Amino acid sequence: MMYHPDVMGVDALAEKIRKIPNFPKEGILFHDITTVLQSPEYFRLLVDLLTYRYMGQKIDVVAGLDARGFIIGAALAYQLNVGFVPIRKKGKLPYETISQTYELEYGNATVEIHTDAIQPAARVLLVDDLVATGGTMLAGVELIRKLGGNVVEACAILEFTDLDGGKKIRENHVPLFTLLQNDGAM
Ligand SMILES: O=P(O)(O)OC[C@H]1O[C@H](OP(=O)(O)OP(=O)(O)O)[C@H](O)[C@@H]1O
Ligand SMILES: Nc1ncnc2[nH]cnc12
Repeated sequence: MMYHPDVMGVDALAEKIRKIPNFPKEGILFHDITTVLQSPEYFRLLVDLLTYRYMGQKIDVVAGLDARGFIIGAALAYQLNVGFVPIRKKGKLPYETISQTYELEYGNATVEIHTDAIQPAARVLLVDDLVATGGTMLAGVELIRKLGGNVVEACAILEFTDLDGGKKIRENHVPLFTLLQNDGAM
């Protein structure tokens, strides 16, 4: 069963995301997608909206960013009938990896990918829940490109327009699709 995208739109999704002021630190308005995930209707809406966008685009593999990109990315990969590749925080992947360090809205992080996860010239869809500074998404793009993959598109539910992360990603010649755009400020 699939919802047609016109039936319930992205506005409903925007309202369903819970906003928590000052988490994990003062001044951050945390956008909590668990409220979407825990609702059967909204989780389906989210996955279906993305499925409709990518079902005709010859995606070879979906890569998801640790941790929330795993949830959306795995569901999307299943729908598109392709495999799923996790891009994980440092030290979690057991086989040979390559890594990329980047800056976050609140700190620093390194992400890794297995060296055999992406085939050369593979058409990769990169997925996360949101783009804040864009650092995480760009680190993912970098890893996929280092392995010879083509990022067909990077996608997320939400993009914070005040932080220019989306702009930064697009300036790096990465097509970026976000279902929602808002001023992430409190
Ligand atoms: O655009 P950016 O500034 O890079 O921020 C966006 C990233 O931050 C959050 O993850 P976080 O690093 O908090 O990790 P988590 O998913 O493990 O909570 C979010 O899920 C994105 O992955
Ligand atoms: N404001 C925010 N809410 C949720 N996840 C985030 N990752 C980076 N900034 C975030």
